[in-house]
Amino acid sequence: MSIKSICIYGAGALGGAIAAKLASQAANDATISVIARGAHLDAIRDNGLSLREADAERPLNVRLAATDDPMTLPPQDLIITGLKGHQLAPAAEGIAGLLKEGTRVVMILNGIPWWYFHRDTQSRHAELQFDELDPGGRLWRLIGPERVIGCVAYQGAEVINPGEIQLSHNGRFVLGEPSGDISPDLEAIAAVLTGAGLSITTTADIRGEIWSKLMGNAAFNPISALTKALMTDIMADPALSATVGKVMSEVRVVGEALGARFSMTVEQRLEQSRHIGGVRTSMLQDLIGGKALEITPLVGMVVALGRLSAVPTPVSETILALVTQLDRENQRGS
Ligand SMILES: NC(=O)C1=CN([C@@H]2O[C@H](COP(=O)(O)OP(=O)(O)OC[C@H]3O[C@@H](n4cnc5c(N)ncnc54)[C@H](OP(=O)(O)O)[C@@H]3O)[C@@H](O)[C@H]2O)C=CC1
Ligand SMILES: CC(C)(CO)C(=O)C(=O)O
Repeated sequence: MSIKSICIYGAGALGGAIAAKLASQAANDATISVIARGAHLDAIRDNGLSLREADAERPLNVRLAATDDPMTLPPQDLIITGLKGHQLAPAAEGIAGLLKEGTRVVMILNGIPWWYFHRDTQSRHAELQFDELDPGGRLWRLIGPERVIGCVAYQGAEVINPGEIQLSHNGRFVLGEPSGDISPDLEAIAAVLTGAGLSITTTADIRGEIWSKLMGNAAFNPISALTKALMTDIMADPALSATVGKVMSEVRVVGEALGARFSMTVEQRLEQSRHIGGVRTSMLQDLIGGKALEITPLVGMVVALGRLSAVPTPVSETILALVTQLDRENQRGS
């Protein structure tokens, strides 16, 4: 594929960091635009999009086309979504308006994505859809799982002020086709993102990568929201880190029951988490911001897929009940 236009749909923490890097690449001849909203959009329009990185002398600041109305943009070669799982379905029509023949959609997501079982030939659940991830099948119908490239992000980023993103942990992005093919499209997208200075790996097993990352997010994200603790503080507390280990073990058993191959053991995933540092998880960021929490893909689906596979997930079930109530109260503003 030829990539001459790239739209980052949802230029928040990760989407914004990628947009800033793509737009700052003089060698990149693609047109970069972002979909954002509210005060963040106003600030990007007025002052540009800024990215602060720990090891950079000064923030990167880029000017780029920014709108909250996708219909004002032409169809794109590549769309990269930086939306939370629960923000995708409401944006389905907007994303669909940017599609043309051959458009690919990279979906940066934590947790189980709506397209998970698409072309999962290893599983007896191939093409199974989940109403809780994709109400009414809108994403499946309007975007189509065949356009999707899965993306697992080992990053830690936050919108610290409107228009300003802090990238505190700059790890890998792992990209993969649901089919497992290392396709020419996958290679072209990886090349463009690598050219923008991102660390990109392609994989023939995106589901294994999703599960390996989910071991951490199913545990750290809700526990951090429930306790308001940073990742380092969770790991420093013996009772909390033991709970993290129990959730990781449940995630592993559920994933394996569905045929997933994990790239890490629970011990390796715990060890990796010790090195991320004092990161505020994306769920804690949302709690503090009074926003809806990304619960279903990260926690609800572990429980749901556990039931589908007859695997008990008692610790995840308890955490799901607690964090769901927390979300309700937070949405009420209490
Ligand atoms: N942040 C991190 O460190 C990491 C995040 N992830 C995962 O990556 C994904 C993206 O997370 P993250 O970058 O934190 O997300 P953010 O919440 O920072 O960014 C999402 C952005 O999209 C905006 N948005 C939502 N819906 C629309 C819409 N319809 N039109 C325009 N803008 C919209 C949001 O606006 P508003 O704020 O108004 O809702 C927000 O600015 C998630 O699945 C997350 O779990 C993975 C690894 C690390
Ligand atoms: C916990 C963390 C930072 C791990 O990369 C993450 O994925 C998130 O905040 O959602």
